[in-house]
This record gives sequence, C-alpha cells and structure tokens, in this order.
Amino acid sequence: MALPQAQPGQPTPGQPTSGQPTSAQPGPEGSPAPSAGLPSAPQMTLYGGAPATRRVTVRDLAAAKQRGDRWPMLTAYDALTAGVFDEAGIPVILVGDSAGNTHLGYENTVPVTMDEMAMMAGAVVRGTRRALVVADLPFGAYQASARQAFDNAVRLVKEAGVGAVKLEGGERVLPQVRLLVEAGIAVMGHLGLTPQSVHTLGGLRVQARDEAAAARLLRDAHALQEAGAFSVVLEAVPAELAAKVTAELSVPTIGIGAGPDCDAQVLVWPDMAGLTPGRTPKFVKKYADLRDVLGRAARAFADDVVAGSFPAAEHTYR
Ligand SMILES: Nc1nc(=O)c2c([nH]1)NC[C@@H]1CN(c3ccc(C(=O)N[C@@H](CCC(=O)O)C(=O)O)cc3)CN21
Ligand SMILES: CC(C)C(=O)C(=O)O
Repeated sequence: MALPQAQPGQPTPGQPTSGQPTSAQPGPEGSPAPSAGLPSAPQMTLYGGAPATRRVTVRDLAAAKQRGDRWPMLTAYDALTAGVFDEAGIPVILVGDSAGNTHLGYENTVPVTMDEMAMMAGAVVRGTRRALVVADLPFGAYQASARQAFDNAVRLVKEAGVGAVKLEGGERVLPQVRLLVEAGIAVMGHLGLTPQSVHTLGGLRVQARDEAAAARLLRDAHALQEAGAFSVVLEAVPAELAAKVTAELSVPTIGIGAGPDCDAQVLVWPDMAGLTPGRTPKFVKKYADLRDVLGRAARAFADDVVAGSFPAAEHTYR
C-alpha cells in the first residue's frame, strides 16, 4: 500500500507534496515512518474503496453520506496519539477543547486558549498523514463577532495547518459560519450539549428533551447546513431527534450521546481508551483499560529502580 501524500490545503510540514508515494518516506519531523499495511475498513470506505494516498477531505465525507457509509472520529491532542489513530484508519481527528478537562487539567473546556489550541492542533497535523484534522475554536475565540471568528480560524488554518474548524451553537453563530465558509475555511457545527455554555446550561446534561427545544435544534441544524457547515456534531440529545436531523440534512451528522442513527460517531479518546479517571458519561464505551496498563508499567519501572534491577546489562553502555 502506498502512503498518502499531504494535500496542499492541509500541509504536513516536512512532507513532500508531490512525487510518487512510497512506503519508505520518513515520518513527520524525523519520526519513524508509519508501518505500511492495508488501510483499515473505515479509511477504505472514506476513499470510496481506493487506497489512501492523500488526506481525507470534506468532499469524501459528503460522498460517504451519499453512499450511506458510517465513519468514526476520535479526539487527539498530541502528535503521538494522533499518529496511532491515523494509522488505525480513523479518517477524521478532532483536536477538541475537551483537552481542557482531559490533558490540560482544567475543570471544563471554558479556560482553553487559542495558544493552547494552536499548539495542540499543529502537533496533531504533524503527527498524521491521512486524517482530516479538525480543531475547535475555544470559548471566547468566536462569539464576539464574525471578524473574531475569522481571525482565530485563520490562525488555526495557517499556523497549525488544520483542514477545518469546529464551533458551538446554532442561530447565534451563523454570521461566523458564513464568513469562514466564504473565506474558504471548512466549518463543523456543534449542537445539543455545547460544553462551552456550561454556565448558562446549568451543567452538562442531555439537551433538547422537550418539543420546543427539539424543534429549535432541528432548525439550527438546517441553518448551519444552509450557512455552509460541512457537518454537524450532535452531543447528548435523544436518539430519535438525532435520527430525524440525520435524515433531513444532506451533510453528515456526528453523534456523541446521540444514538446509533447519526452518520458518524465521535468519542473523546481518553474516555474510550479507559484513561479518564472516575465516572464517564453514559454514552462512553471503554475499548481499552489504559489507566490500568500505564499504571502497572509505571509501578513496575518504579519497583525495578528501587530494587536495582533496572537498568540491566542490555540497557547499559560499556
Ligand atoms: N472526557 C470528556 N469526555 C467527553 O465526552 C467530553 C468532555 N470530556 N469534555 C467536553 C464535553 C463534555 N461532555 C459531557 C460531559 C459529561 C456528561 C454527563 O455527565 N452526562 C450525564 C447526563 C445526565 C443527564 O442529563 O441525564 C451522564 O450521566 O451521561 C455529558 C457530556 C462531553 N464532552
Ligand atoms: C466531545 C467532542 C465532540 C468535542 O467537542 C470535544 O472533544 O471537545
């Protein structure tokens, strides 16, 4: 299988942008080349069955919706983890502001800054070759005006090299979405539980449970599509509502706690990998137990050092 090349629209620093792809290309920034192998099923699907020779685009996602193909999205906040997901065939990687409560140690997503997002998004772009990388515009980076949204989105596109940005809200962010899309920036919407509004929502709870709120969400979804959004995240909403939105929209819906009928599903990676401590939301499925694995490794290393059994002869220069 040939490794994909970076697309001009989403440069991967250190990668050539032309020439025949080979399996011996060095990885970004001197990291080892990903192991060559058959692309996994989701990646094949996204490319319409063709080998993955370039980054996923918003057109690929539109085509997947036409075919009725589902796809997975995961968050990532660093090059190393993003590279693992990219090689696993995850076609879309979200540099979510969930980094606030996962990787940065804040209580929620509200304190996350543009500097933090730009740093993490750049790392994720450099660590991947095939995935479409989407970065969140953090709280305070777009609500004030379309101009503010534009300036900050441009920074993520030019500085970090992302292929798209995500922002939360419906009606109230339509001017922002329109301006970004007119300027050539792909926009992912986000409706339902919008964690940046935790203080006005009064906690992180399931949204749009009554008829009026459900009707409003459906209107917002249509309005985002009309404004040019290429997809819409539906977070913590009743499955029936998400199914209705998914059936009515021509752009893909990406569910998290939104039932099985969305076009795509996203999870926050430390949740699905079992790294998040304590209680996780009901919608999380734990696919691994990294907290246990990593904790064991750390304790084994500590025990070896205390016992004097590490480093052994094979780890020692003579
Ligand atoms: N680690 C992590 N995972 C996430 O999924 C996530 C974040 N962080 N940060 C940003 C938002 C916040 N999210 C959350 C966080 C908590 C619940 C939660 O506790 N939900 C309750 C629902 C209670 C109800 O209204 O019935 C639950 O029990 O699932 C939901 C979404 C999703 N996002
Ligand atoms: C939960 C997902 C959709 C998100 O917005 C994030 O990771 O910040």
